[in-house]
Amino acid sequence: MKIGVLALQGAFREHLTVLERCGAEAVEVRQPGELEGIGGLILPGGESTTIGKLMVEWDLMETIRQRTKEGMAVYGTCAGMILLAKSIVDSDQPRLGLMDTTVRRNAFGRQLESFEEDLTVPELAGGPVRAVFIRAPLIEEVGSNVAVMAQVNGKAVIARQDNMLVTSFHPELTGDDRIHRYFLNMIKQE
Ligand SMILES: NC(=O)CC[C@H](N)C(=O)O
Repeated sequence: MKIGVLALQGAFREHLTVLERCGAEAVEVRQPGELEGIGGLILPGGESTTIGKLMVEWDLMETIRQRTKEGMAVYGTCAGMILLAKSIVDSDQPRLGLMDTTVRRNAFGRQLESFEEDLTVPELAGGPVRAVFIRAPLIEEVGSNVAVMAQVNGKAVIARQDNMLVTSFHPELTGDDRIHRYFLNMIKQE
């Protein structure tokens, strides 16, 4: 199975490594043509304003939006989660805007630029998921069609809506591949 990783800015190399470890063929995506033939796409963490601007400049915004509406599975980590959200508190930055979520950027404040926490994720067997949060966003609100899979302080940090999955943290940094495997299973189920 061929999986694309949006490779404009941010932590895309780490996702390529995890996908290969999971047995998927991972390809870097920088141009619309590179989306052909891929079963799923990962939007990595990084700086969502920069990634969003580059997506517009590189003509990827509309193509990714269209492919996702047609059913391509998409997984957004951190900045990727922001790019998928319909609503971003206090920001009109470019975004795909496909997921029924309202997110707040840098929601944990300056003192907590980065921290780790063990998450209970009922959908994933094998115990808690160690989550690394880096200048992380939070999901403040979700629509009724969004399933919340894990929370911190009562706010969603893993969520799924149909073919879209988001985490506000970076599972590509811990060596625990369960979230990537969950994403690959979303594609197989189609
Ligand atoms: N680790 C990350 O992806 C941080 C996201 C970043 N704070 C943003 O707003 O885009």
